[in-house]
Amino acid sequence: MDPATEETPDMAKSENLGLFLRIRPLLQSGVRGDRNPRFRRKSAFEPWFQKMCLRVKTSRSVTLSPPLALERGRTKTEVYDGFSQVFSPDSSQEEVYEKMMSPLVEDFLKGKSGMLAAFGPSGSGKTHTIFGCNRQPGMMPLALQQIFKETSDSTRSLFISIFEIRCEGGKEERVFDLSPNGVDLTMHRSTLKGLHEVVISDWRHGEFVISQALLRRATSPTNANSQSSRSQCVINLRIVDDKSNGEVNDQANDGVLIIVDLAGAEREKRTGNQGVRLLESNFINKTSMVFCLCLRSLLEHQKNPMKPLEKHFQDSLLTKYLRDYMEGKKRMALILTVKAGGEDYHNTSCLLKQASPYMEIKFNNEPSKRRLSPSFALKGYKEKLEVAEHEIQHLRESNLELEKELKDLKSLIEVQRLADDQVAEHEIQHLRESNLELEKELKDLKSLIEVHRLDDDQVAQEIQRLRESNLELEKELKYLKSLIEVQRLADDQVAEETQRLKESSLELEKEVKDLKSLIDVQISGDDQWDDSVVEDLPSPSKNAISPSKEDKDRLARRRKGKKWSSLEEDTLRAGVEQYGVGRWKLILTSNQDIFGERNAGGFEG
Ligand SMILES: Nc1ncnc2c1ncn2[C@@H]1O[C@H](COP(=O)(O)OP(=O)(O)OP(=O)(O)O)[C@@H](O)[C@H]1O
Repeated sequence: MDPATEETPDMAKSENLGLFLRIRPLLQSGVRGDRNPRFRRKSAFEPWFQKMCLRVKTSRSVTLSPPLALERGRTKTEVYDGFSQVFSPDSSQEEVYEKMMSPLVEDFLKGKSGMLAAFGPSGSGKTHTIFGCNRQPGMMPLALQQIFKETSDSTRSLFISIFEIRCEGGKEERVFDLSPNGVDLTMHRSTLKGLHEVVISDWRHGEFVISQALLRRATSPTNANSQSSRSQCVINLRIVDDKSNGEVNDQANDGVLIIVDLAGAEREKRTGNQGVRLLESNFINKTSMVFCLCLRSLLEHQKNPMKPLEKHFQDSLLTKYLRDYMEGKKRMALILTVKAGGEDYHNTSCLLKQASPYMEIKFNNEPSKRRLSPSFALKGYKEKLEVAEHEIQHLRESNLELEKELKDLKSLIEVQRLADDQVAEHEIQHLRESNLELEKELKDLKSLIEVHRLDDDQVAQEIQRLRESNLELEKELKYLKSLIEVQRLADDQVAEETQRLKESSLELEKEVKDLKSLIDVQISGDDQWDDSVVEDLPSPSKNAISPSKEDKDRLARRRKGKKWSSLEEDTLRAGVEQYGVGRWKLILTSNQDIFGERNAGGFEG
């Protein structure tokens, strides 16, 4: 902070923290922002008035009664009094602006820094109050309109910066600049490094910048709110006098107006959040709790200065950023937003119990004073110079450290390079060796292949030889088959001849038997001759008894046989040599074309 314009806390001129209460109108069941099915079911048959647990008593007080369903054990109605202003559900945005925001803006234009924070459970109307919508513009757009209305003829410029603090995936808190091209920010003490400020040309431009930023803000639907804010959103307005270089101007100031839309605390049971949503609500609840702890500690410290001011602000980025406000050094106003439905009794009761004592907190309400005396200004410049020298010294030191680090890194790189070279050499050597081994292996393989190739030739030769011998065998087989066939035919003829001989033998036997019996009869006739009988006896046959008729034919045929040619005789001789004596039929069938119609019987002679 510029020492020439430093504020001096002066509690004698202090004022109480502005604590406002706004009751959100009951929305029809089932509409956006009232989605809990448990309560939707009830709402279907309960009259509106039965559901109200919070009623406006006066412009500064309210009564809180347990809803009918909870009344049995607790009939006590509590009164909360002393608010700067209570806004009923019918209050318009303009009314809220007039009574709450306008004085803050006027003070801001006079150079007083101030902060307004909207605080309340999820879905109770914080975002609606701060930003509103097209038809019901909230505190922010209305403030822009007032600022530009009152500074239209001056040479002052308005700067806006807007950022959010959120906790991604339930891990650490992070700050995001929501202005166009904004990036992640880091917080050092209570200052954000790199936060982008936009110069606003008129209130419409300001509205546009804010609406664009809100598009980038983290929101998501929950049971309590169809578009619940999942981050703490902070807007900074700063007015700078374009001609303030050296000139004395009472209107010129470095006042800052901060507007905070806190994410609404949520009861896990109610929201039914799970997973990432649950982690988010843990972060949201924690920030709300730290915010309250800071204010409670401030209040207790102010009531009893012996009690130290706890450093709770360190426990969240939001309270860190708002440290001056959390420690009562700058002016602050709070607007508590609540829902008045029976089902919201617990949330509303908790909030009122917790926050209503804050109305006793005091802040210094003096504008930033310019120390105009030259000696004071000189002192300020000297201090600035000291800070700058200190900074330069610090930069020099850090530069030296960086140089040292760079040197270390370079030597490290050199060492690494040498090590790499060694590794590379070793690797090359290793590769060479393995290359040699591979070459040897390749050579072995080649010779193995050659050996195999020779083996293959031998195999081919063997196959050829086998094929040829196979052909020969086939030929031989064919020949043997024909031989067998011939033999079979010869055997058939032999069988036939045998059969014929058997039959002729039987005939002969029969003839011999007949003759024998005839001879017997002849002999016995000689012994007992009977002339009567003799006449009937057959005379002996004139035919020779032997040979038989067939033999006779055969003999006759042989006698009448064709004369043997020399070819037939040679063939017969060759047949005898080949098959042996007596194999006449075989000789005949093997040479049928030569012997023609001769039969094997004729060969014997
Ligand atoms: N005064 C009001 N008049 C009309 N509608 C309202 C009013 N206050 C809130 N609402 C409506 O109620 C719903 C919830 O409001 P809003 O989003 O502002 O809640 P919130 O407190 O910011 O919730 P969260 O903490 O979850 O972001 C919105 O649809 C909003 O338009």
